[in-house]
Amino acid sequence: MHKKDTSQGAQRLRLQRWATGFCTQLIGLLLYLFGQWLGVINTPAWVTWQLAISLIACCGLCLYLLLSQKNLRFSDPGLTELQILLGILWSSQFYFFLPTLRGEVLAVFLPFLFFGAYYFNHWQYARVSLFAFAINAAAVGVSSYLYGNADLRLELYRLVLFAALLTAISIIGSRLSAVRRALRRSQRELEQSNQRIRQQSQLDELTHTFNRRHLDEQLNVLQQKFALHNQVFSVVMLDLDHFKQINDQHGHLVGDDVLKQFAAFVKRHLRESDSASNLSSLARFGGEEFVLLLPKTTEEQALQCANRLLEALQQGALSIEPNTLELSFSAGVAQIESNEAAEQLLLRADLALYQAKQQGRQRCIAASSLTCKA
Ligand SMILES: Nc1nc2c(ncn2[C@@H]2O[C@H](COP(=O)(O)OP(=O)(O)OP(=O)(O)O)[C@@H](O)[C@H]2O)c(=O)[nH]1
Repeated sequence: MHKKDTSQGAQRLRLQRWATGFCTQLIGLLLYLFGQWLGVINTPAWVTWQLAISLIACCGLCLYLLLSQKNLRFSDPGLTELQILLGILWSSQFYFFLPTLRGEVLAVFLPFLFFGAYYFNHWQYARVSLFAFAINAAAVGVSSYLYGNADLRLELYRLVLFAALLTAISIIGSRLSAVRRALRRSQRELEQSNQRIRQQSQLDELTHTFNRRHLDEQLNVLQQKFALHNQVFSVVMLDLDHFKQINDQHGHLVGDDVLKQFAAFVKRHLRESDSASNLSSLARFGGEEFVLLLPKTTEEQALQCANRLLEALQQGALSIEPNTLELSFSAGVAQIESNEAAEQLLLRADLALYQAKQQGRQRCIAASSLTCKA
């Protein structure tokens, strides 16, 4: 069973379909009035009123259900079957009141049945067709009984033609709706795989952090915000200390695992810390080097954030097998400056990182402290 689509877009489509149905019936009524005006149709005035009021009642009921969203309680929230049944019931009045024009009136039924062409399965079509056939047969029967105005052989012939027409429409209609369903299914699958591809193209395969390409895109977005709205941001360049030794002593697979777990630790830690860091994103810059993007964050705040991370790591917040592993990182922190290119910002963070390594690792250094000293 499909999940009901309760989105505004789906409701808008349902209302559009309702409007199509309403217009079809309105055209039927206008044609009837035109016939009266021409003098081809001679029915009493109350018949016209009955046709108009019953049209408003049938269409009004469906419109009310749609606007009040009560349609969402139905198994078919599009109300397709209900609208078709009401439409058939309404137009059977023409069959009843216009015995000399029954052949022509049959044509009025066709749009109602095609209305369901994209939505019905063959069972629904069979049900609706049977209803249309029964209601027309009843209209002929009652009208003949009351007014004795029918040529029964001609009426029988018309009903047989009608049944043949209904069968043909049912077959074509249910085929069309099967094609539509298959198209919808493949469209959904296509959308899902596009989304997967989009996500994968942004992610680093090993650590599931963002990749270089996405980092560059994000940097450009933040830089635009800085240029237009003076919204500052900072970057932290993190590099694991003595990572080569882990690879050498425990093997490349353990090294991979350390990278994965370290990335997960940073993301988890940032999620759990202050709200400014919650907007952050982590990208793998290459090898055992990561870049943390911190929107709306000054260099001072970014430095505090990096120091908190380092402290948590040193206190054993990350337990990796074998548990003899002692993990730490060095970091360089930099805040965007006026008219600075993204590459320049990363370069300053990298220089600060280099200094952190030079000064014995396990530390975070702000880029501004280097320029101050220079
Ligand atoms: N397991 C694993 N190792 C990687 C990956 N990418 C790079 N490396 C390794 O990371 C190591 C980085 O070594 P170095 O650049 O000397 O850095 P380091 O040993 O961390 O030393 P410092 O940065 O100076 O503290 C190299 O041995 C690379 O082979 C990866 O995806 N998986």
